[in-house]
Amino acid sequence: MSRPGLVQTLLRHCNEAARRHWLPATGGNLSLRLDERHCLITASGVDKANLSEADLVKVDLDGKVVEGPKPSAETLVHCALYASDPAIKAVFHTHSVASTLLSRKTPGDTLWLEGYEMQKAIRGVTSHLEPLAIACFDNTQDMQALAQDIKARYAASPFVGGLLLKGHGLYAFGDSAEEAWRHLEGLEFLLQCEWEWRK
Ligand SMILES: CSC[C@@H](O)[C@@H](O)C(=O)COP(=O)(O)O
Ligand SMILES: [Zn+2]
Repeated sequence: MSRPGLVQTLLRHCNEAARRHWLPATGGNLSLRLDERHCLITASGVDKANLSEADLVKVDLDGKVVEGPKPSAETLVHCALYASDPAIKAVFHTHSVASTLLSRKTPGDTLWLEGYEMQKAIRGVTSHLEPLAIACFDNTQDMQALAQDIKARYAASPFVGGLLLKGHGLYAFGDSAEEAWRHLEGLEFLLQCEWEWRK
């Protein structure tokens, strides 16, 4: 793939997300931007705990394979985010229990969180008193339609940190792998807190 640092970074984050039980039963997919038109994404249907470079796929932002095996079934969601904002450099998708249940219980298109110090893990947030909006989308198997919805909503009002697919999971993203990982950890923590609180 000729980008050893990037490959190692992606494999390390896959491994760590799996270790935290955020990627059960082959669920979840992770990617890093390669350039303006391409990203590197996990292959479809593989256990993300033990990936090697052969399980990573170079795709263009239309989701077409440039090099590697069959890419994630949700490649177009990653592509939609990269296409929406050139500053997005990494997208990490998880299937935690909290993100699955809380998103499923959220009416409307936004989950609001307030009162948590951890909100400051999200870029630009400076106080636990600022309500944090997390964009929510209905789950669907129609990836083209979902990608279009995400692009349209992002163009109308960019969202920071992540988005939720209802009953499905979290997509965290950022302007670097480090920021996307911080957003992922922060949001997973917040979602778990909120889920326990509401129980
Ligand atoms: C095993 S259920 C999860 C999948 O349907 C999907 O949502 C997912 O996140 C993983 O798909 P993948 O094609 O392996 O990237
Ligand atoms: Zn998924």
